[in-house]
Amino acid sequence: MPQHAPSLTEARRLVVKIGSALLVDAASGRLRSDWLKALALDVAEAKSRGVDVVLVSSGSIALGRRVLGLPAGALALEQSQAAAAVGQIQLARAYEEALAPHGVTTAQVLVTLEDTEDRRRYLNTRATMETLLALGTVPIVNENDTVATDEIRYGDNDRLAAQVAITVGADQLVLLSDVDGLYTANPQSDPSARRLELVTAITPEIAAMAGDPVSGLSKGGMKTKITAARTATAGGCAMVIAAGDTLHPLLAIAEGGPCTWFAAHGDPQAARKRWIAAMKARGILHIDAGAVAALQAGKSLLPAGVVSVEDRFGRGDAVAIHGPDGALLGQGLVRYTSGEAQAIRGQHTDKIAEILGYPGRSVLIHRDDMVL
Ligand SMILES: Nc1ncnc2c1ncn2[C@@H]1O[C@H](COP(=O)(O)OP(=O)(O)O)[C@@H](O)[C@H]1O
Ligand SMILES: N[C@@H](CCC(=O)OP(=O)(O)O)C(=O)O
Repeated sequence: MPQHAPSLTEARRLVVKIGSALLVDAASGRLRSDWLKALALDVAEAKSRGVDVVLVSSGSIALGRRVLGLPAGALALEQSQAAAAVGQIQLARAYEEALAPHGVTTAQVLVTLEDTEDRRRYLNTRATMETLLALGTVPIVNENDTVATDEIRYGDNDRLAAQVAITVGADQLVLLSDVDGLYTANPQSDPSARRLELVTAITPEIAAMAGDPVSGLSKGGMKTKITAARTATAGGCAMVIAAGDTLHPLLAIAEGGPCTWFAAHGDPQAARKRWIAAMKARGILHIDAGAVAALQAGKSLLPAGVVSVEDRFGRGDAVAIHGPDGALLGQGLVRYTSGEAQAIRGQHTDKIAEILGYPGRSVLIHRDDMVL
C-alpha cells in the first residue's frame, strides 16, 4: 500500500463524478456554463494525453425542475422522475456542446445500480463502455432516474460513480464536491477539524469521521463518499475527493491542490481476477489442446476450441475450463448460455450467426473475464 498519495497525472482511465450543485446554479436553476467550459478544457487536456475519461454527472432533476416550473423544495418521486426525463436531455446536450469544440465526442449512458449487480447486464454495460472508450468518446453517465425503482437519493451518484469505475476498470476516480476532502470531523460544524491527505485503509475510525451534510441544499454528505471509496479501492481504483467549485478542478488536483486521496488495493485487473476466481462455477467447458495453448498465450476462448459443454448456465455465469486431460485450467465469465455454447462448440466464429440465427459475441470467454 503506498504511503504517498497517487497523482492525477498518472491516471490511465479516469472517472469523474460531478454533483448537481456544481453543474446547476441553485438560485436560478440554470446551467453553470462557464464552469462546464473550464471542466471541458481539463477533460480535453487529459484526453490529449491518451487518458480515457468517463464523466458521471448528476443534474437532470435540478435542470428539469426549472423547465417544468416545479416548486422549490422536496418533490414527489414521480415529479423527480419527470424532471429527470426533461433535464437529462439538457444535461447531455450541455456536455456535448462543451466538449465538441475540443474535438471530443460524447455518449450518453443511463444506468441503474442494479445493472452492475446483475452479471449479464454488467457484462453488456462493460462491453459497450469499452467500445465507447476505444472509439475515443467520453461517456456521460447518470442514473436512469425514470426507471429507477428506488427513491432517488441524492448522493447515490457517488456510489454509482464507484460502480462505474469498477465496471470500466478505471484506475482513478475523482469525486468533485463542495468540500476539498475528508476532514477529521465535519468542518462546517467543527472548526478544529483537519483535512486528511491520504487514507490507506477505511477503518471504523475513518468511517466515523464522515457525517451528514449541514446545509439543506446538500445531499449525501461524506457518508456516501466513504461507501464509494470502499467500493472503488477494493476494486483496485484509487479515489480522490476534491473541491469542484473552482474553475479547472482537475488541473487543480493535478497541480497538488488540496484534496484527500484513498489508496487502491492492488490494480483493477488483479481485483477483477480475484472477483472472478471467488465465484461458484455453474458449468464446465472442456477445451482442446490448441485452445489450451491459445489461453496460455493470453488469448480469449473461441467456440472453435470447445469440445464439450457440461451443466446448465446462463450468460454472465462463471464456468470452469478443463483441458483435454480433464485438469482444471481456470474459470471465466461466459458470454453465451449452455444451450448456445452447445450449439456453437467446435465452430468458427463466422458461423455463429448462421447457427444461432442471430449475431452474437465473437468470443465465448473474453480474456479479461478469465482467470487461469
Ligand atoms: N468528515 C467530513 N469531512 C468533510 N465534510 C464532511 C464531513 N462530514 C460531513 N461533511 C459534510 O459533507 C458535505 C459534502 O457532501 P455533499 O454536500 O453531499 O457533497 P456533494 O454535493 O459534493 O456530493 C460537506 O460540505 C460537509 O458539510
Ligand atoms: N441522478 C440525479 C441525482 C442523484 C445525485 O446523486 O445527485 P448529487 O448528490 O447532486 O450528485 C440527477 O441527475 O438529478
